[in-house]
Amino acid sequence: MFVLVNLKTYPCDPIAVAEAVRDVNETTDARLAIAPQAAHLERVAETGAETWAQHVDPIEHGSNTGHTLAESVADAGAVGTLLNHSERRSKLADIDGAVRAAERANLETVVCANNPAQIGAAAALGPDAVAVEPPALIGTGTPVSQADPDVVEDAVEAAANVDSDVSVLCGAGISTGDDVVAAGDLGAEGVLLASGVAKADDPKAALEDLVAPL
Ligand SMILES: O=C[C@H](O)COP(=O)(O)O
Repeated sequence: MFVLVNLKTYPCDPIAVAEAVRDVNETTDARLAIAPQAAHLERVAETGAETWAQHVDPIEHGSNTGHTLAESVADAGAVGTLLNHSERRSKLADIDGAVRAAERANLETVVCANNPAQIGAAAALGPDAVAVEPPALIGTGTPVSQADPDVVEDAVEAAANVDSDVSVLCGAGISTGDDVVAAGDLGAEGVLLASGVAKADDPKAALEDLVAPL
């Protein structure tokens, strides 16, 4: 299972969480990665943790102000990027452009979407993975794998119907190893989570719990 920890803009220590991601990754068959804010990418990558960006823009080098260039993210040490997160929505054409920009910079891509119908559209853009996240469950601590298992199964089916090479993650409210196992049982190949680690008193213990049953 792929466990991708999005730090959003939570007031945590990104380096400490990254070191925990790095250390726990060495104890498990699961693949752990961290997505800090853009300003923290380089320092987080220097810890040795697998590092992802939270967003890149559909742009090239040039006259773009206030944007995030895929090549710069890669230069900072990121190996992948989230796109179209529920808190950073893009138009379809811009998601497409951002997937192409990420490919150009050799970044892996996870395109987020609200529901199975959007997952099908996202999969059609040819990312490496898609992540289904019902917005109402984000940050609630109520796991999507329990509260809305159908949305995960339907997302897996929707992606497979479009492109069987696109893997499916699920997110929203995931915080325990049981949640991760439940996600896997529903067909997800990974989870996208944030508050369960970024807001934990002990992020390393939270990560250890997430991977314990894997
Ligand atoms: O990117 C992560 C998701 O929005 C899930 O957030 P959460 O784990 O705090 O519910």
